[in-house]
Amino acid sequence: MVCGGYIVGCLSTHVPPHRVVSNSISNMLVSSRLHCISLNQTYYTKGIWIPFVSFGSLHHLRLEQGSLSRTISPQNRKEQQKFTVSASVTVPLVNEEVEKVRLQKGQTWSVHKFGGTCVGNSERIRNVADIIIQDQSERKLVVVSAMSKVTDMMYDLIYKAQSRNDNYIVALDAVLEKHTSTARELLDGDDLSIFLSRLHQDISDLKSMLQAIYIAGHVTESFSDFVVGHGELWSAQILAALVRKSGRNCKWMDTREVLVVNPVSSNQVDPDFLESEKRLEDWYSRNSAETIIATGFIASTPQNIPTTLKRDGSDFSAAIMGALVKARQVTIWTDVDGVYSADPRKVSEAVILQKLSYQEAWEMSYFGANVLHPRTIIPVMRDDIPIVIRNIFNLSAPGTVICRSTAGEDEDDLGLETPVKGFATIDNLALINVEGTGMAGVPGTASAIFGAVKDVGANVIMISQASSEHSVCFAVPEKEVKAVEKALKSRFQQALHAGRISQVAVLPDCSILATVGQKMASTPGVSATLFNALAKANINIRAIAQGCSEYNITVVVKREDCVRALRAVHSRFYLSRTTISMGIIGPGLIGATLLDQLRDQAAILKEKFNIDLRVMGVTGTRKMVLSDTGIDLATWRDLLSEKGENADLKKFVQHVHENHFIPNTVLVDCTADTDIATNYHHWLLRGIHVITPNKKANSGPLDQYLKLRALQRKSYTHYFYEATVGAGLPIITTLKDLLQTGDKILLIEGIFSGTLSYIFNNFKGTSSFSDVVKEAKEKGYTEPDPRDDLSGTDVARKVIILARECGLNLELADISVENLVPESLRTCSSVEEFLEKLPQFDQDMARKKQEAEDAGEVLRYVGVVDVVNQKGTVKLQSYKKDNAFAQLSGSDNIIAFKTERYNEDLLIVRGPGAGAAVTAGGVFSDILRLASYLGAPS
Ligand SMILES: NC(=O)C1=CN([C@@H]2O[C@H](COP(=O)(O)OP(=O)(O)OC[C@H]3O[C@@H](n4cnc5c(N)ncnc54)[C@H](O)[C@@H]3O)[C@@H](O)[C@H]2O)C=CC1
Ligand SMILES: N[C@@H](CC=O)C(=O)O
Ligand code: NA
Repeated sequence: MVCGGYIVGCLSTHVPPHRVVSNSISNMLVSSRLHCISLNQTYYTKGIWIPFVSFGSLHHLRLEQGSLSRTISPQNRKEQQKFTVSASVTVPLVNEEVEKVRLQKGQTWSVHKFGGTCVGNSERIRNVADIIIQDQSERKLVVVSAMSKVTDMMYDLIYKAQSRNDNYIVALDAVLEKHTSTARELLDGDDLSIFLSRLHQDISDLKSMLQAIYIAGHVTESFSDFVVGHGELWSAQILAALVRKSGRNCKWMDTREVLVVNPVSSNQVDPDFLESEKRLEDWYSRNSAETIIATGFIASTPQNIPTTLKRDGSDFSAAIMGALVKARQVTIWTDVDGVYSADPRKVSEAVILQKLSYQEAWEMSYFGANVLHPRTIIPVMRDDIPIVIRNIFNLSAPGTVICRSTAGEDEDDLGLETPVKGFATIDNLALINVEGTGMAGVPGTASAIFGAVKDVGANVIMISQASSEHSVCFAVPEKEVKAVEKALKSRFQQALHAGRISQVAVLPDCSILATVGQKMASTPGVSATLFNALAKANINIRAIAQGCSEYNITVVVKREDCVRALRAVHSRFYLSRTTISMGIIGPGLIGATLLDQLRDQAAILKEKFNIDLRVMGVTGTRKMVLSDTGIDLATWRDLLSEKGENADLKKFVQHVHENHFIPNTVLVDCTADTDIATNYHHWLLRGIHVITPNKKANSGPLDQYLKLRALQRKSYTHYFYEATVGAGLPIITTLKDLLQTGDKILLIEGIFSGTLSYIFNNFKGTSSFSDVVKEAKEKGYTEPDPRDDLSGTDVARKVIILARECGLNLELADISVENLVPESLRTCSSVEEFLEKLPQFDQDMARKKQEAEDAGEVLRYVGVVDVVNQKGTVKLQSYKKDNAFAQLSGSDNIIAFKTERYNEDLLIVRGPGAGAAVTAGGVFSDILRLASYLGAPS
């Protein structure tokens, strides 16, 4: 059984790198009333991955089972339950889908690549060895980088020697010490002595080489490559010896003996696959082993000169090795959970993508996303070998699989795979626009433009030309724009002079926003959605490009708009259409109860109805609390009281509506404040929906009311106020349904006041009138000032609200009201003073009650909307004891609709019409009504 609750304790459970771990976790304290588990503002139910921190790193647990036992929390004395969850963490080292393909192809090798941070110290190296040992593949080829910082230390040695800084010797000692101590912590016996003897030999050779560099004051590239490559040689040897310690047949490989590459530029090499494959076969025939630990980053030229694979070298090594051994999978181990849908530093909602096609990964990485370098993808893509990006510090995260796209082929896909996968941005660009009437139909114009750009060595990042051919626009890095502008102006000097080209214009401070997704191809409407999201965020697009592969739509925006643009489009594609940003104003009785109801129900709404309600702000009169992603509703009270900032309604509204890109905003006014109500018109005008139990707007001045309702009808922005009459009872909706379906309302008569209903239902026996008033206040039925109830004003407001709904243009002053507040108490300055003095008038009310009782009747405070005669009345009236109005209990309201259709037998709605839970429930129903108007599933 999984029963609800939110985790209030922190877990401390170690999850070792097993394929499947079953773990029982206890000591999660959960509140008894909830139905789901909440942590870090997110709610979780059975079957969902929950993140938790253990030993300083993030893990995920899948909730499978739980059992409950009760306890009392010492801090707040609230009853809580101890939640025992049996969770299973599945950490398949080989992705299941990938495994299927592998078996079909009979592939036996798995390739892993561990970067410098993965082997940063002896503990981490041990961890890596564990992962290798856990992999059940028949054969494993592990590519390893130098220990973290070692490559930099090696470059520093060269730099010092070359600049004749004697400290290179001390620096070399530090390198020796780092590897000696690591080896001592991990190895022993022969393994240790063999490694240390080789290490000392290497260090002594390096010393001689550095000395030669010192003397020459110069270093060649191959010398430098040879020196820096030692970090990989040492880490591979240490790791291989450690894996051997577990009894595995493991050899280390100096990839310079196998991998042959041809340098093509200062930062690029091309692998020679044929030659490398031959050398690998040869190496393997001499060194057959179940596990091979190979050095990343280093290789040889065809002339056997040591070289490196340059930037991102070890990833590239792993991909080439994967292709050479036709691996079933290449796993790149890193320190993030996978590839995000957008830079998580810019978009807090960014999610880890489970799967990317090679093309998508490629596009994302070109556009600055922290994915693999496109170069890394090419070797494996040719042989359809999947790359999996996994987090070594979070073995329970499944990571991102980069593989061939199955979009459209996968029968299970049902077209649900999203067309847009991710977004990436590039900053610091400038646009250049070459424009003129003399360009159209002139062959060679583009060639002349880009020839000039090439001559100054600038890189063109994006190009756009409309088919009228009057302008060509392209983006270059900001730092290159001056040179490009100069070259173009000089190249087109004559055309500019003659007016054939009107301008070479530079637009500085631009950024590119790229939207990537293989399934965008042939899916109509993606660009419309994208541009719509940008338009709604009020972002101007300076240039657009989409190639006919349709994998990527690139827009150029002002740099200052870029993050906003990114968030806007990300929200549009990644958030549910019915994600609603909410601002709650007035966390009093109703507001607070609503927040608690939202807390308890949010997960279910999200999971079952795809309704994602985010409370982005709560404000009272003095303090407010704001959040960018949604306030943790388990702690909103503490946040407000301890971390709340000074309340500022303007800032509050701005934040809830504009500081992020959730598609819809609603402000929920839970105050009784007239000033707040005067804002509704302005909010609706700004596209903000409004929901309220506050009666002030609908019962206030008629002209303002009519203006508000006219706007509501025109704007498609919603305004709901069910709880203003009869609290959660369906009064407004019933009336609207009657009217909209063409019924004619004749009369509405009812007990509209929960307070006065409660008072007269309980004003019997020995109870005094003033005591019952106090009880009603304590039970939360009254208005903030109970005189609003006793005076009949609250009922009069409800009568007005219904009358106006029926089309009567009445003002509050038009309603005749019998006021139950003794004359002399109407001017009391405080609620406390009023309640203190009220007992002085108990006798008067007791007499009225007695008179009714003597006539076999009871007193009831009723409101009447006489539609036929266009009148409203509020009065104390006595009813025979068998009348339905006489038979209420508690805070019941009863409202009888007399209409053309319900003429003989009236339509009656009855039930509790005041109180925290039912009123907040009524407001909550309005919120869900809004969600369904916005498209939530029913
Ligand atoms: N209590 C009930 O049974 C029902 C209440 N209502 C309506 O619900 C609304 C709230 O009622 P309660 O929660 O009972 O009252 P309450 O007095 O407990 O709560 C009102 C909250 O609004 C805050 N507030 C007032 N002016 C504000 C402003 N300008 N900015 C921010 N916060 C402000 C107050 O500080 C207080 O926390 C009222 O309009 C009432 O008529 C409607 C139906 C039933
Ligand atoms: N004070 C009101 C609350 C609902 O509007 C009542 O008593 O009915
Ligand atoms: Na209602």
